[in-house]
Amino acid sequence: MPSPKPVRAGSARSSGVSGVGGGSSSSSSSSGRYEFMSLTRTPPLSPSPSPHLLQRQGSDPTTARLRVSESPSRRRRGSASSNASTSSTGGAQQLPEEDCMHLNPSIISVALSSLLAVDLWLSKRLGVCAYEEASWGSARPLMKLVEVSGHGIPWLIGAAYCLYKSDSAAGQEVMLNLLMALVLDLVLVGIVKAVVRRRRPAHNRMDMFATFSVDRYSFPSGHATRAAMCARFLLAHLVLAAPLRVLVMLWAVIVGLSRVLLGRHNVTDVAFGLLMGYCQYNLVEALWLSPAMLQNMVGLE
Ligand SMILES: CC(C)=CCC/C(C)=C/COP(=O)(O)O
Repeated sequence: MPSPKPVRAGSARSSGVSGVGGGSSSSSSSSGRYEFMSLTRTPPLSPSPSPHLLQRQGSDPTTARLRVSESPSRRRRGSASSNASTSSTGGAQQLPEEDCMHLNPSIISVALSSLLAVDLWLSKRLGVCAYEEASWGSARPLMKLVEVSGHGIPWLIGAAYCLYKSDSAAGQEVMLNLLMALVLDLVLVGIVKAVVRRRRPAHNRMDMFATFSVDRYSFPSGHATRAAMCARFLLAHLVLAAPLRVLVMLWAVIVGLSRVLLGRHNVTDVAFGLLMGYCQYNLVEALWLSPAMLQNMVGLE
């Protein structure tokens, strides 16, 4: 097998060739001999990116930071310094504790950053009704109608009206609990939005009616939580024919999808919203207000 030929440092630089992965390159000693540079030495032609460059690597500075901290040259430098510290302590084994401790969190962070990058890309591509001039802009009025069908105000008014009109105790119980569920949903979504504070997609037009201040945030989608929770509620408490049951489920899915098509949300906001709404129904069942409980509450007053 032929042995590798040393390359003149000058010629390598002039032809723009650096070592494989930027870490292995050749250098010339002062005596004119040519040597291979150690793999663990910091390559002179790949300085650390400036913060300005970091900003340009991606719109999310966190992602950019992650990319740099995970870069091979940085890892090499880290291992080089840990090797140096090992030799400076007279061969005593010093575990690179930092690397061990950050291995798992960084894998999770990289996986999360990748998921978020896909999420942003997909959401932007699916936001085809985000404005009138968009590719499916003509469907925007229809999507806004779907939006109204999942808005909190029509649901609150509808449940209050049915409660008022209902003449059976069972009907009143169901409507009262639906009202309680809708209020609970608004509170829980408001709390999560205020804690997470994820901005709505840049292509969204903030032309929704009747919003709370937390609704400038997008995670999770309140329409999606409400749609999933109300769909489960209706399926559990209304006696519906099979086609209607399918329609209720379809409606919940369409409300969720319309949030992304309208550009209001990213895909993950809606996916999490649907899941959260689904789980919220379990909470509603656990907190179910029965007539006996109501009588007790009234009796206590
Ligand atoms: C004013 C009331 C009673 C409810 C606000 C409903 C609303 C506008 C929620 C935001 O939903 P998305 O998070 O899906 O955009």
